[in-house]
Amino acid sequence: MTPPATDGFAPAKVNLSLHVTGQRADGYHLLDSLVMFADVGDRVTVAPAPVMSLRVTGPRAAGVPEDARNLCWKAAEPFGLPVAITLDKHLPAAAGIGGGSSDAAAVLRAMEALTGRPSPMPVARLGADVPVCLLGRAARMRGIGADIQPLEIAPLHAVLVNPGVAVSTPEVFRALARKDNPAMTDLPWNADLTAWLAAQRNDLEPPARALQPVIGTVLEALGACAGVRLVRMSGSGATCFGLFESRAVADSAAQDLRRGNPDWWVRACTLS
Ligand SMILES: C[C@](O)(CO)[C@H](O)COP(=O)(O)OP(=O)(O)OC[C@H]1O[C@@H](n2ccc(N)nc2=O)[C@H](O)[C@@H]1O
Ligand SMILES: Nc1ncnc2c1ncn2[C@@H]1O[C@H](COP(=O)(O)OP(=O)(O)OP(=O)(O)O)[C@@H](O)[C@H]1O
Repeated sequence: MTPPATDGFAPAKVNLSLHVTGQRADGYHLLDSLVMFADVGDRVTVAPAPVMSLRVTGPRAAGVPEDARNLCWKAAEPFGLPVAITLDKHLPAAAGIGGGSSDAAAVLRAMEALTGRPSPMPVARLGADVPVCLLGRAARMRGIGADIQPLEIAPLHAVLVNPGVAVSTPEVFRALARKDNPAMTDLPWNADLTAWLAAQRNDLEPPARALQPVIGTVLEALGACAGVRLVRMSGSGATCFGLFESRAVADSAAQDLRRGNPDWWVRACTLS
C-alpha cells in the first residue's frame, strides 16, 4: 500500500545571539548561538510518486530553485524513495532565518515518517543550520552548528523584519574582521533572559551592515518601536528582530513598521 502524503511546517530560525569564536582549518567557523523558532514559516508536502519532482508555490516562491539545487530535493533524494514535494514558500530566501535549512528539516521529518528510517546521509552535510532546524525548538548551538543543547525557555514575542536584500552567508563570514571572539556567557537560570541577551552579540552584524547598510536602517526602525526590549540581526542577515513584552505589543509594532515601510517583509511572531 502507498503511504499517504505528509505535511509539515518549516519555521523561521532566529539566532537571538551569534558569537563567532574561532575558525577551523577547512574555513568553517566555530559558533556559539542561542537559537529559537518562530510560528511563521514555510509548509512542505511530501507524497510518494513515480519520479522525484518539486513545485514551489506561495508569496516568496520567486527565484527559489525547483530542481536538485533546492535543499528539499537534496534532503529527500538519499532515501531512494521518489517523492513529489510541494514547497509553499512564505519566508524570504538568503535572509538569515534558515529558510532553506528549515525546509530541508521538514522534508527529512516527512521522509523519515514515510520510510520508517532515519536519513541515510549525515544531515549536517545539507547545511550547518539543518541539525538545529531538525530539533526545531530553543537550543544553544555550538561547534560549526551540529553541537546542540536543547533548552527550556519561555516563549518570546518578536517582530521579524527583512528589507528585501539578499545576503550571501559566505560573503558575510569572509568580511568578518575577528574570528576569535569570546563565547556567550552561561544562560541565566531564572534571571531576565532579555537582560542577559543584551550582553551577548551577533558578531556577523558589523560585516553584514558593511555589505548592506540598509540593515542599520532596519535596526533603527525596530529600535524606535514602542515597547521594544531588544533589537538584533539574525544569522548572517539581513533579517533583524525586535523583542516585545507581549504578542499584542509586537502585533502593533509590526503594523506601524509595515505602514512606514510597505516594501519590507514584516511579521509579528512568537518564538519557542
Ligand atoms: C550563520 C548561520 O545562519 C547561523 O545559524 C549558519 O551557521 C549558516 O548555516 P547554513 O546557511 O546552513 O550554512 P551552510 O550552508 O552550511 O554554509 C554556508 C557558508 O557559510 C559559511 N559557514 C557556515 C557555517 C559555519 N559554521 N561556518 C561558516 O563559515 C561557509 O562559508 C559556508 O560555505
Ligand atoms: N528550500 C529553499 N528555500 C530557499 N532557498 C533555497 C532553498 N533551497 C536552496 N535554496 C537556495 O539557497 C539560497 C540561500 O537561501 P536560504 O533561505 O537557505 O537562506 P540563508 O540566509 O542561507 O539561511 P541562513 O543563513 O539563516 O541559514 C537561496 O538563494 C536559494 O538559491
